[in-house]
Amino acid sequence: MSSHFVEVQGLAKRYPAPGRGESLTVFEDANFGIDKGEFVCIIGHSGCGKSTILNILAGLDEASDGVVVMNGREVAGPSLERGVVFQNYSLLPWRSALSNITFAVRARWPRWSREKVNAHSLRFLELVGLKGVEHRKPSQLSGGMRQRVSIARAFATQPQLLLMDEPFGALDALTRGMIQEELVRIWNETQQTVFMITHDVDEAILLADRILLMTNGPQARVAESVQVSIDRPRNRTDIIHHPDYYKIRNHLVDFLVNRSKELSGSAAGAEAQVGRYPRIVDPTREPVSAAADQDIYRQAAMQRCHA
Ligand SMILES: Nc1ncnc2c1ncn2[C@@H]1O[C@H](COP(=O)(O)OP(=O)(O)OP(=O)(O)O)[C@@H](O)[C@H]1O
Repeated sequence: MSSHFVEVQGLAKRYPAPGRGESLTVFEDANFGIDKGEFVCIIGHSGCGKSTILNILAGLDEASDGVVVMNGREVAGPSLERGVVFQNYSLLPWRSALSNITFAVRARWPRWSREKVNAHSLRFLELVGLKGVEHRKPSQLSGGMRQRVSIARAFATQPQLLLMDEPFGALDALTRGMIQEELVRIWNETQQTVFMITHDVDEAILLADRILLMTNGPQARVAESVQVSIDRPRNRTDIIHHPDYYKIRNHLVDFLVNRSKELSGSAAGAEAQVGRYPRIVDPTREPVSAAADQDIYRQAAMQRCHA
């Protein structure tokens, strides 16, 4: 039995080469867990396979090797238990903001009365600050507002796992900051389990409990699992004054600028991992030795065997 709510085991994605060449391994041996209620971000350079991993978690893509197990069951296709927020909002253009949400809520709870569906959907529109524009169509909303509708819709359906693929990538810095804070607030309120892709290290530190770092592709690996030990609630203005903030930030930037490249390739990537798992790193503490990491994973494996 799995000890994590979501367990990613030995995941790899390969594409056959055109003609007779060797197949392309985008990433391999991805092993990590996500606990219930945890907010996990994943960062890595373009093309290392982050969206592919997210799509496999969603059940929208198939792995070449390995499995994803959620709540003890293997993920084998899309499900309402897993909600996805993409960068491009993916709203239905002919429906109003509210109707985009009620449509999803009705699909989730078909037996709910119209009143209950409306009230529930409005509550989530309010949570993202969109009360008053519920009857506007997506084309009558700004990009930031559309993304808020998309986030409200995802949270309103209360999936067991919320997957977000660079949800703020297309927004200007000011709007992005506001929505990040809304997201933290809703997440605090709902205690969702979230897996999110971002390219923004500050965003990851603000939002995440843990940040997974990927080496460069091809043959990318999930090499590190970085703990963000800064207390919650967090907000954008105060967090940068926290004594640990720059320790974590410097670690992430160093990984992205230097180590993601040095560790790229199958052999170096395997060495970066600890017994096939990402190395657990807390940049605010003394470096944890590889042996200690091994112990942590060995203990987790033993607990799994005995569970
Ligand atoms: N059908 C395909 N055939 C061959 N290679 C593919 C195919 N689809 C995707 N790829 C490759 O898989 C790799 C991973 O793509 P993916 O979108 O998962 O990366 P990513 O890390 O999310 O990138 P970004 O940060 O730019 O969004 C890319 O290098 C892409 O070229």
